[in-house]
Amino acid sequence: MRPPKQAPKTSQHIGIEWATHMVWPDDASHKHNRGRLAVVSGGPLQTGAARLCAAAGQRIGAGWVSLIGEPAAALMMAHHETERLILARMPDHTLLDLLYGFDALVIGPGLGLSPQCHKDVVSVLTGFDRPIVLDGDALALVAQDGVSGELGQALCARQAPVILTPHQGEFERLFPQANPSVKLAATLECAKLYRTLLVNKGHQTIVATPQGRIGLSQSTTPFCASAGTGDVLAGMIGGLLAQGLEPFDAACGGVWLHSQAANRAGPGLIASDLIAHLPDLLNELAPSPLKRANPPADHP
Ligand SMILES: NC(=O)C1=CN([C@@H]2O[C@H](COP(=O)(O)OP(=O)(O)OC[C@H]3O[C@@H](n4cnc5c(N)ncnc54)[C@H](OP(=O)(O)O)[C@@H]3O)[C@@H](O)[C@H]2O)[C@@H](O)CC1
Ligand SMILES: Nc1ncnc2c1ncn2[C@@H]1O[C@H](COP(=O)(O)OP(=O)(O)O)[C@@H](O)[C@H]1O
Repeated sequence: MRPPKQAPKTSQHIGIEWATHMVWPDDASHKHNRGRLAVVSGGPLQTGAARLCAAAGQRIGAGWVSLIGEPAAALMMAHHETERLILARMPDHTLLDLLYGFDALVIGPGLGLSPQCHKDVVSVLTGFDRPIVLDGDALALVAQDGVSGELGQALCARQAPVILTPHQGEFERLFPQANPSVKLAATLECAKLYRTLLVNKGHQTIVATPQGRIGLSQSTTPFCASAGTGDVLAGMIGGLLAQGLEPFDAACGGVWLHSQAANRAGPGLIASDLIAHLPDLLNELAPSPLKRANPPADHP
């Protein structure tokens, strides 16, 4: 008797393999063709989450990263930012006007929950045809609407890629019928329901597509449970998307680099430490000619 056919391998631990999809710069690279990432900020007292996110997107390789905010928030960001470009959204600007030319978008960290924020998330889901990461308050707005509400329907109808990055609380609000004791099955069901790629975070992080492809990661230090680390993950994934990685590879790459950076930071970790560990990690992955130059042996 012939052995039964093996089930297709759809689930795997997220290891270094994703890095074969990494995009590296070459002699023809310039800042505008290495990926342009936009991050939408909240109001003037809530710019920190978006700034962490944007910094992570730039460190992971996007060549041009902009932070978008209403004038008071833009001014606040301009006081802090050096490498990120600030776009002030004047009253006559729509968000889509400002997104022209960007390769990827992150919206949600520190965004707020106002009717205008709701409108903005609807407008990007229906009108921005490049990959989007929805995190933080954007997920709260989707959960408020439910799958049959305006945002849920916009997600289901969207053709271009979108990645949702909920923590456990956000996941339970997005998918209240979930049984928390079966996280993998619940994540898959939720990805199918919203027809979108999901990164369900926590001690065990699960990447799941509506088609049933899965990546698992559970080797991250619990010191990662610190405010802002999720914003950094959203920025890492956004930065990889802006560079042209396929959504599943960008999600797995972001999760892997984030967990490696967290493990290197260890006790005392705060969110910006994850960004600081990216250059060493990327240097280890880079092809030989692109690796950092070693100082001469007699260098002080
Ligand atoms: N630098 C900055 O400016 C930062 C700004 N940030 C911004 O703040 C905004 C609010 O963000 P948020 O994460 O607090 O989200 P929110 O929707 O209020 O849900 C929180 C509630 O959910 C529950 N909960 C259950 N499990 C949970 C879990 N695993 N992880 C977390 N929560 C869990 C728990 O409820 P409890 O269990 O306590 O009843 C908890 O009270 C958002 O815009 C974000 O981007 C942050 O990114 C930080 C850095
Ligand atoms: N106990 C834990 N062990 C490992 N990683 C964790 C743990 N708790 C949280 N994390 C990770 O930390 C990050 C927290 O994300 P999130 O709660 O969205 O942060 P924030 O919204 O404050 O930026 C996620 O990447 C999550 O996987």
